[in-house]
Amino acid sequence: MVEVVTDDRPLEAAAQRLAAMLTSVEGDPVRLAIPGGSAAAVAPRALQIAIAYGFDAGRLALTWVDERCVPVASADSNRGAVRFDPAPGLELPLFVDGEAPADAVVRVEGAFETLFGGSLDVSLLGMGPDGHVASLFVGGPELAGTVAHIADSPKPPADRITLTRRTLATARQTLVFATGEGKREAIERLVAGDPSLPATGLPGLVLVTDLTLGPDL
Ligand SMILES: O=C1O[C@H](COP(=O)(O)O)[C@@H](O)[C@H](O)[C@H]1O
Repeated sequence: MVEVVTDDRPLEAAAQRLAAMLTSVEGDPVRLAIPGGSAAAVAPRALQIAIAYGFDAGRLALTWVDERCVPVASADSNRGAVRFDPAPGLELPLFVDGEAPADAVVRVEGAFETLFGGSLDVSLLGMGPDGHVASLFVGGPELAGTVAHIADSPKPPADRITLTRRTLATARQTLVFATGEGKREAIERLVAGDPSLPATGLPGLVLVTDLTLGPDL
């Protein structure tokens, strides 16, 4: 079951919704995973809104749903593309410059257990026109464990570190931000519950889009 929010200012609508999700978490830290791409900008705006409602940014423990294995200064880096002000209390990068992907997996697995207690509270996802979220692609392998190295991503760059679907499913609230005609088919499949999409069935799924969907959806 997906709750669909349609808005002609989707980024602002998504940020408002994400802020509400963050402020609803009672535990400390508030464990959030964020994507790269067009959805990344939702997160810093959501933090500003949450702070205006009294949220303490120091409670935020931030990680990424996926990262490309490139230097943080590269235009392809998900982490490099986003700035928080003020900074979250804690950030767990999925990849650091010069690291071998296999070492990144071991480091993140350990740190996710120690710092995040092995689960998320909220995840923010973007979705590609092909229906991928994080670096989980339609028809891709079933990934075991917390985090995985993808060496052959169909969308460049090929080398990526991704949280597995199992890890995304630990979040009790999931916000998918997907806009534009190019994503209509994927969005409609998600709302219809297409089991081949990695986001289908994730807990507390809310989709924020700018598209008006058909009456059956
Ligand atoms: O490669 C990626 O793509 C997805 C979707 O990106 P978008 O620009 O079409 O929104 C993104 O959510 C993911 O984190 C990223 O690594």
